[in-house]
Amino acid sequence: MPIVKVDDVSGKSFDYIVIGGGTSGSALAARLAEDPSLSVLVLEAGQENLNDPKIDMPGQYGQTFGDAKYDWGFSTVKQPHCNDKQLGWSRGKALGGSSSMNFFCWIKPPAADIDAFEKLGNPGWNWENYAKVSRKTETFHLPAKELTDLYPHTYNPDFRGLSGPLHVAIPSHVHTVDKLVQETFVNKGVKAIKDPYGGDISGTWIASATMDPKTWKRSYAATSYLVPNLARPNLNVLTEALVSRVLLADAKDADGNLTATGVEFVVNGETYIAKSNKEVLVSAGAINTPKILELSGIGRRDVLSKIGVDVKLDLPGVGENVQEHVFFGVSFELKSDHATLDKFADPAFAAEQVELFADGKGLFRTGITSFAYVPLAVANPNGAPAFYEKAAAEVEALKAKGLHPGLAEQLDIQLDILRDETQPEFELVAFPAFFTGISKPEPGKSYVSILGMLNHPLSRGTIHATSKDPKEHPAYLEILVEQVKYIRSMIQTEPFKSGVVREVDPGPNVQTDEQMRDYVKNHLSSTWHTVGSCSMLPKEKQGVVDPELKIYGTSNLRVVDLSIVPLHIAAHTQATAYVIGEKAAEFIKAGLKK
Ligand SMILES: Cc1cc2nc3c(=O)[nH]c(=O)nc-3n(C[C@H](O)[C@H](O)[C@H](O)COP(=O)(O)OP(=O)(O)OC[C@H]3O[C@@H](n4cnc5c(N)ncnc54)[C@H](O)[C@@H]3O)c2cc1C
Repeated sequence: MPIVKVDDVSGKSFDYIVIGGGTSGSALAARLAEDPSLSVLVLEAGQENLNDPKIDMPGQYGQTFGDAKYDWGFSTVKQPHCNDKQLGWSRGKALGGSSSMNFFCWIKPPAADIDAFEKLGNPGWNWENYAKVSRKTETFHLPAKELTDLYPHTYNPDFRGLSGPLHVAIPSHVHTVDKLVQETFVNKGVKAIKDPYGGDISGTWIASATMDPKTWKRSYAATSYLVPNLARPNLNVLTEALVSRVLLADAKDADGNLTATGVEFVVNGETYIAKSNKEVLVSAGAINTPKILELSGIGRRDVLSKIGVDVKLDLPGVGENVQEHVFFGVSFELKSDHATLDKFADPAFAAEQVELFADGKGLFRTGITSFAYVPLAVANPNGAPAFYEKAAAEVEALKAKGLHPGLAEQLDIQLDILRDETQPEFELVAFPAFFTGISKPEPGKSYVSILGMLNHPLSRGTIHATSKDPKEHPAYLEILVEQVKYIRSMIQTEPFKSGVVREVDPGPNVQTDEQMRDYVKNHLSSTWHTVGSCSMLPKEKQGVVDPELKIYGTSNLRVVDLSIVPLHIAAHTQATAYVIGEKAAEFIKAGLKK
């Protein structure tokens, strides 16, 4: 019985202790527990939250935001490049972690972004291996013919996994808005691609979502990896257990490495310990993982001394190299009556839809499906060369000032990707409702919000036990301004031109580049895709973990979550979090055979 009580765990020994039952952590724990000879303990700070309609039912994005039952409710420090705004930084606090509150979008990165991991000194971390492991995570359900007849829902089964734990489907209720937006993108010169899950995502396409088409409920790390393994006696899951630190042996081993002996955790204000026979695996997510390491005495000497923690391992990369995606929105009022999520504003309609959902019907089966990833050279062929030059000049100026070891190499790879006319720099998403939150939507009207996202930021931030500080970069503000212009120009292209009444936000008062810069700065949001805070890089390049995710200077302590991503990817991050959990399990199992 995997959901255990604190008395089943306190003072007991387990082969593997996984800190955090989130996206990567659940995948890792479930795979380890496939070997009945291994005992696995998952300690999750959040509640179980299983069978909760706020989590399970699609189409009601944001309902769990800011609610402590579901969300850590982090925020960044004031962002000087965003007019001192503090950005909300929601993160899932429950079994399944952020996969329990995310927007369901299933997106795999471009091959070049994963191959960059290998270039940075991580043998084996390339697209070919990523794709293989990613297919292992999913069961893609082929869409019904009615859907493929109506929309360009084509797919290539070779790119899809067909027998993994996670259910992935094309949402049944696809919007007429998707058609409007995608045809407009194509008329603006963006190619339509059939299936973006094979390493080329440049173009416009219909995304799959992490939904189980048998019920149209959310499929996520808890329901796909943990719940189906409830019967395994060797998998133990304790919820509402906040891990405060990893316990480390006083003496180093013969190779001079630190050994993790267990963890300390808090339940209802009481402190307990659990012991590990083999390894401790930190999967607390990119925001909390560096904090747990620092509270355990692993990290930058200056940070640890500031918070009064004895240094057990001086590892300057902990909490550094933080990268984040950001987005803004432009909203449009639609002409004809599209069935957008705005309809949920009417309580009677929403109640009716809840009943329909129970029968597997209605608008709650909606996903965010219309995407375009656009190379700069396609979005603005005339302006692209000048932008490359500006970005390259900024990188040179940064190098001249001095960068932390290894960062110059990362920035050079980013410039190569930027220069590559096949690689996307714009991400444009059609959210089927009013989503800009500046003006007020009018009752009874339908809207579409086109979100512009920045995916390859040059800027880096830090997350430490006392602060969270992602920063922005001027050249890339121009990419966002370019996106505002591109999205606004859609209104001059058919069928958007005939399908839209007016632009709502930013609206006619925002005209000059300076006003657009300000609009972006004032209304920028995090995309909740934080990576890099314990980067997988060579140690001398501020690496925290090696290519098998083991923390340098330790014998049995790994980081297994998005913290390890060394360079950000042009994709939403859940697919990659599952790959990281799966890969860690493969490394550990292979190690046991040696
Ligand atoms: C609002 C939102 C929308 C998103 N939308 C999408 C989307 O549509 N598509 C997509 O691909 N990605 C999306 N993402 C991103 C994606 O879901 C996350 O990047 C990914 O799930 C993170 O996986 P992880 O394993 O690194 O961390 P998480 O899944 O966050 O797991 C970390 C776990 O550790 C637990 N934990 C933390 N600290 C402790 C502690 N001290 N002790 C014990 N447990 C602890 C947490 O409670 C959590 O369960 C979204 C994220 C958010 C927050």
